[in-house]
Amino acid sequence: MAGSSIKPTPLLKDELDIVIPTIRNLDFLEMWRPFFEQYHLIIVQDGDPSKNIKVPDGFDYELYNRNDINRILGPKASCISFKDSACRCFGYMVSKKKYIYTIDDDCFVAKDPSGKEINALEQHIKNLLSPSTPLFFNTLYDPYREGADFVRGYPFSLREGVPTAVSHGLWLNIPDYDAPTQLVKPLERNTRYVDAVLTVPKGTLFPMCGMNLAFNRELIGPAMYFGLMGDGQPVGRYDDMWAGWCMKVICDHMGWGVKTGLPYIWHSKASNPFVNLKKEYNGIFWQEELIPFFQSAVLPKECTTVQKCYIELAKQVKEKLGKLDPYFIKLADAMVTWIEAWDELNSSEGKPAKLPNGTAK
Ligand SMILES: O=c1ccn([C@@H]2O[C@H](COP(=O)(O)OP(=O)(O)O[C@H]3O[C@@H](CO)[C@H](O)[C@H]3O)[C@@H](O)[C@H]2O)c(=O)[nH]1
Ligand SMILES: [Mn+2]
Repeated sequence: MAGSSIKPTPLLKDELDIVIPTIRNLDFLEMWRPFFEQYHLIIVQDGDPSKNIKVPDGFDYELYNRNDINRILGPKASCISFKDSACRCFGYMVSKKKYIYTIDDDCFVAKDPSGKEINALEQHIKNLLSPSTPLFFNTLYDPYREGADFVRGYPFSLREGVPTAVSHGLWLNIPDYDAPTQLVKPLERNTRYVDAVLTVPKGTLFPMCGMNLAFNRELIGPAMYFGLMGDGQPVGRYDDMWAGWCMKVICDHMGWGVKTGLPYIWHSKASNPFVNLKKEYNGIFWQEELIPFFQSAVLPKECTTVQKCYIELAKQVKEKLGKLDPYFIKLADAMVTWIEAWDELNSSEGKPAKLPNGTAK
C-alpha cells in the first residue's frame, strides 16, 4: 500500500502557542514551516505600530502591535517594554494555551552532527513532558531519555522526579554572549553540539536566554515577566535574565524543574556589540548585587501560588534593591502591575476577544 500521505498530528498541537517578538520581519518562518505550520503563532510586533509586518501565508496567527497592547491593557501597558525583545512576554499573557515556545526571528533550523534538521519544538515538548531531577544530579544526564537511566547510587525515592516548568534550548553559530565578550571575540562561533539535556540543580541560578525557550505556562507563566527594558529604561538585554532569576527562585520554592541543553537552533545575526554595550552596561554592574539577592531570596510557605510568590518577590526587590538604584522600585511596581494584568486577562471573564487569523480585536 502506498505510504500514507497523512501527516501525524504534532505533539501538543492545540495546547501550545509559539510567541515571536519582532521588530524586523518573519521571513525565518519559511524554514520552520514543516515544524511550526500546524501551531498557532502569537506575534508581538515591537517598534512602530504603523509598520506592516507580513506573516507568510499558511500560518495561523494573531499579531499584536503597541497600539493593541495599549488598547488591551490600558494603563497597565506601562509594564510591557517598548523597543526591546522583552515585549514578547505580552504574548505569554494573552495566550490561552498550556505551553509556550518563544523564538527570535533570527533563529533558524539547525542540523545535528548527522546532518539531520533539528525539530527544536519537538525536543522542547519532550523536555517539558518528562520530569526534571533538581534534587540529586544524575551523572548520565537526562535519565528519562531513550537509552539512558538513573545511575547506581541514585536514590530510588527521587527517581519519580518533579514536574518540568521550563526547557531552555541553546544555539549554534552566534552564541548568546554579552557585549564585552562579543567585542573581545567577534568571530567566535559556537560549533559544539553537546548531545545532552540537564536539570539545573535546585538552589542554582543560571542565565536564561529567551532566544529558544519553552515553558509550561499553566505552571510558571505568571513568573515569566521580562521586566522593564528598552525605551526609557536604564538597561536592556537583561529581560530574559531577570525573568530567569525570578522564575528559578519560584520553581525551587514550588518544587518544579528547569532543564537546559537540547534542542539547538541556528542563531544567524550577531547584534551590534557597541549598541549592546550601551544597553547592558548597568546590568553588568548591577548583576553583581542581583545574583546574591536572588541566591538569598526566601519565599514564605504562605506563598502557595506563583502569583503570591511573584508579589512577595516584588516586595523584596523594592525593599532590598531599591537602594541599589531607583530603577528597581519602578521594576518592583511593574512586577505587581504585570500580575494584576495577567490575572485580569486570565480570569474567565477577562479574555480579549480574538479574530481567528490576524490582528486581535
Ligand atoms: O527592540 C527590539 C529588538 C529586538 N527585538 C526582537 O527580539 C529578538 C531578539 O533580537 P536580536 O536577535 O536583535 O537580539 P540578540 O542580541 O540576538 O538577542 C539576544 O538578546 C536577548 C535580548 O533580550 C534575546 O532574547 C536574545 O536572543 C528578535 O526577534 C528581534 O526582532 C524586538 O522585538 N525589539
Ligand atoms: Mn539574535
